[in-house]
Amino acid sequence: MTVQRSKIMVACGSGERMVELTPALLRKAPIDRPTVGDWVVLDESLSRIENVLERKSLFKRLGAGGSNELQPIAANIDTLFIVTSCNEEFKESRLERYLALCTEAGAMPVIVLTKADLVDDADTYVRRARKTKSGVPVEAINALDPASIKGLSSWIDSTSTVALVGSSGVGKSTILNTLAGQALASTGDIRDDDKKGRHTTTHRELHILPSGGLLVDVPGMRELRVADIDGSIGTVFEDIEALAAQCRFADCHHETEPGCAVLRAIEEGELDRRRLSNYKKLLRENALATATLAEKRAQGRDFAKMVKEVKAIKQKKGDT
Ligand SMILES: Nc1nc2c(ncn2[C@@H]2O[C@H](COP(=O)(O)OP(=O)(O)OP(=O)(O)O)[C@@H](O)[C@H]2O)c(=O)[nH]1
Ligand SMILES: [Zn+2]
Repeated sequence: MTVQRSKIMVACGSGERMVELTPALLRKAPIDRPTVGDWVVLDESLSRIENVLERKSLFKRLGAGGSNELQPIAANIDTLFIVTSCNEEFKESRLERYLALCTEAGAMPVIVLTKADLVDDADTYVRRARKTKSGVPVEAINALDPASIKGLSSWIDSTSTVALVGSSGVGKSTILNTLAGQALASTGDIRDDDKKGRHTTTHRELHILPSGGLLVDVPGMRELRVADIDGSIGTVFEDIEALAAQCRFADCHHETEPGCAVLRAIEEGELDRRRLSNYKKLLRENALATATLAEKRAQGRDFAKMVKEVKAIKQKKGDT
């Protein structure tokens, strides 16, 4: 998003305008500041964002480069196209990570396999992708061919917002252009919800499609660290959690324990060892990051409490 720290482009009626955040909004945690897809309230002069409206979904990750803050990536997304290619770029572990983040976001995931036209065994990739989460829709396409991407249209109607995520070079922009089928409408044409004072924050990556649907192109993210996704890991790996319920020991680590149903499934070829290690890796990473976040929040609360106490003491002194 072309959000510098304080300047944001918003779609406003039939145009776009560059606005700033109020100091109060700037003081908020990054996760509470506007991101692409947000609906915001502007002040009377239409030059500052006063508020971010409640989000119906939020795709977020732990900030890149060792940051310990949650970072909002895209808000109010209905469907997330997780884009990957039918070549060496395809990695189940990355898909599982995206799926957990998508579930946590409250969006519906669709795995989109591009470059299916360049291989003979696209079906193999489809099968592998389907195994990353039970029931997840998978579409294998040639992103350059309008007929081939027809299947994607069913996820995009005039009321839906779709976001494209995936590594650089997998074909996100190509999908966007083929779906648009023409020069993309500018973000200025983005539907407004007619209620005064409401606007969508946008940036050059938010587009309107001929169907009227909105499409957000999230620039390639190299790092996708998770935090605060406790429940969602289990949703993606429900096969492993169901097996774990059958282990002899309730606290089984699925390493060397006798009577481990998870290890038995691996031996019997029903579960990939890779999938188990990625499950454990995500759980570890999430536990660590979530603990760090909780500690930070507690410190923030302690600090706020201290400020309050100091103020109270000063007040008392003033009173006497
Ligand atoms: N043959 C074929 N080529 C494709 C397909 N999808 C993408 N390409 C090509 O792959 C290259 C990269 O595609 P982009 O659409 O630029 O990739 P991107 O995901 O937008 O990359 P970033 O903008 O870096 O995030 C382009 O040369 C596309 O023409 C496909 O399904 N089939
Ligand atoms: Zn076990």
